Amino acid sequence: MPSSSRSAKDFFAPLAVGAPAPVREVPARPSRAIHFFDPSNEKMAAKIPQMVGTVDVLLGNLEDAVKADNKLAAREGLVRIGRDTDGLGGPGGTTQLWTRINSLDSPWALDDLTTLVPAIGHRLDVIMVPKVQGAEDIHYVDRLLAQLEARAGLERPILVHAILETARGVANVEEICGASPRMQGLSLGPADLAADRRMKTTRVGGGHPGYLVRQDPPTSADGAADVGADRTTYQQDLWHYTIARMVDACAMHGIYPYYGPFGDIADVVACEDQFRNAFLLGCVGTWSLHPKQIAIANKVFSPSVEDIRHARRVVAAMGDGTGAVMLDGKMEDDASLKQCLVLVDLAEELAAIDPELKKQYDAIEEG
Ligand SMILES: CC(=O)SCCNC(=O)CCNC(=O)[C@H](O)C(C)(C)COP(=O)(O)OP(=O)(O)OC[C@H]1O[C@@H](n2cnc3c(N)ncnc32)[C@H](O)[C@@H]1OP(=O)(O)O
Ligand SMILES: CC(=O)C(=O)O
Ligand SMILES: [Mg+2]
Repeated sequence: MPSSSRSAKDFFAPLAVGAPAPVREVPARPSRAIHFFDPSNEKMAAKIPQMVGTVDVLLGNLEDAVKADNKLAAREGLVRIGRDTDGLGGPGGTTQLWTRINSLDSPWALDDLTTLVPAIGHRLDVIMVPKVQGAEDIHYVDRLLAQLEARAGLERPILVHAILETARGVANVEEICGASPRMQGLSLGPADLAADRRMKTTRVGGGHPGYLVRQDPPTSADGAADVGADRTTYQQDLWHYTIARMVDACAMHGIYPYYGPFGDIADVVACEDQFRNAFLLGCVGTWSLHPKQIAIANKVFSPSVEDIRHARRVVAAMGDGTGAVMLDGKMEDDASLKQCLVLVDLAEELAAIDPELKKQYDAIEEG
């Protein structure tokens, strides 16, 4: 039952006369990297046509990281890119087109929506809404989009993605995910969330060396603890709790969780680690802020050849999918089969859009 003020009977009814019917199921389109660009930055914008086909999602960012003086230029730049770029966005697009609008309390959000939907609504796959606090923010966007879609004569609804970047948003995460059939997914917004929570970090995503646990002290023969001895410390993940909550809320509502930004562009190693943690916990993708993060995201959010080889062996060994078998000394049963099927299904979806990956998965030998 969706956590919405609408009754179950009305949940899938269009919110404006003439608006397209809401989707019953959010399409599982590969979105390993959501690549951010500033449409008001001419150098970046010029690179977009050649990036089509090299990344799953291109996102024209209108919010933070776009200078206040450039807000209008960014919106207009995105309209031009959406209109003129072959293969970008819409049902036939090889790369999805998303945007991040300005926050709903800003002077720009209303014009972002009323400009973009009539101009390039047929190309826009997903609108990312920042700083979502609760279901009321999604309800506002939901109704407005329905009105704009009806007026523009759009044939399919634009989906909505919320950034979780306030404490209230995290507290309301389940109701946000279930607020509308338009909800496509959630991203973590670690920078704004840290500020809102009064965390004492100054970074965009990633860990912190001060957030750690330390090995117990060695004890002497008389049982006294030597707290001054050298002891190994283990850095902990600041974002584990929030990502885990997001994953559960998204899974409960049939939508998709994503990591978010990793601001240390030079540290490609820690970036890969952070993305992998999110992948293992259940996220389907992440953000890319710089072209070099696209390859990292594509690698991490595609199951490895080794994982697919093992998953296929389990599927084959399990026959009709019930009971228990031994494989390489380990017990496999109905539940491990289900995990393997998650990987096998994902590999099929990715192979359908990524010929290089298809080649690698096709080359896996049976047995
Ligand atoms: C907390 C949040 O909200 S995160 C989301 C908001 N932030 C963003 O969207 C940031 C997007 N990324 C950027 O603005 C930039 O990548 C920066 C500021 C991080 C780094 O920019 P630069 O210092 O110019 O990077 P660098 O010099 O390595 O760029 C190399 C080339 O890639 C281009 N480039 C850099 N980032 C991008 C991008 N995101 N998309 C397309 N091209 C890009 C540059 O224009 C440059 O082109 P050139 O070779 O023709 O000169
Ligand atoms: C992603 C984002 O907007 C943030 O971290 O604040
Ligand atoms: Mg933010």
